[in-house]
Amino acid sequence: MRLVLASGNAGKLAELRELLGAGFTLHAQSEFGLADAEETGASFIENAILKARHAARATGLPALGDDSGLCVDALDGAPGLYSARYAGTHGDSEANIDKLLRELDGVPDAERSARFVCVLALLRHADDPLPLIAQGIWEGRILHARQGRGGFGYDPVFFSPAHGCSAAELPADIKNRDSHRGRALAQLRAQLALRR
Ligand SMILES: O=P(O)(O)OP(=O)(O)OP(=O)(O)OC[C@H]1O[C@@H](n2cnc3c(O)ncnc32)[C@H](O)[C@@H]1O
Ligand SMILES: [Mg+2]
Repeated sequence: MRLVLASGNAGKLAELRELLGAGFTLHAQSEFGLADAEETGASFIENAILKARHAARATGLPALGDDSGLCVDALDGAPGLYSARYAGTHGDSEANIDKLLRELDGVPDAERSARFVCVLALLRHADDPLPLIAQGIWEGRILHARQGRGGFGYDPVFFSPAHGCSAAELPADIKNRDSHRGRALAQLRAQLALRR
């Protein structure tokens, strides 16, 4: 199956290619010169659909949208939908992490609970009235400083109690298996199998 990933995020592309494996050809939207869709939705689900529809419309291919983010309890769910532009500049992970650590300055471990969320939307074509929607959640807490060099985005400050380390310290295959994105993709696969 040929698919276009409706994302400008290289970290997502690498993870989703690995997760999909053989049997799928996942094209980057940049291969088609596609600019990012406007993320005007009020939820991860709406934004994932907006992204996928935008890419399906422009390419004529089935499209996968990934809208994800980090929700921190002590910040009432922020940065949430706005995770990519938390510090003002879209996609500046270093600035986003710096702001997150500043906002949580002095907050004790017990109050630093957080979760990564990922919604995947698969549209067979731009006017698909029945997109497949899957979601995955990964529970953890926010560290006081960066740890590890793997992954992308907020991974260096996301501690996974189940693994005993930060997301950036996990081997890629373990992150893929257990992450919000890995869980969402497993769910999407199950839905795809049912549809066929
Ligand atoms: O919208 P696209 O083009 O897909 O790319 P994006 O980076 O803007 O992606 P989002 O709008 O979904 O914003 C998600 C934010 O959450 C971060 N994020 C998502 N998944 C993550 C993961 O597995 N590890 C670390 N950070 C993650 C990511 O770096 C972004 O800052
Ligand atoms: Mg985005």
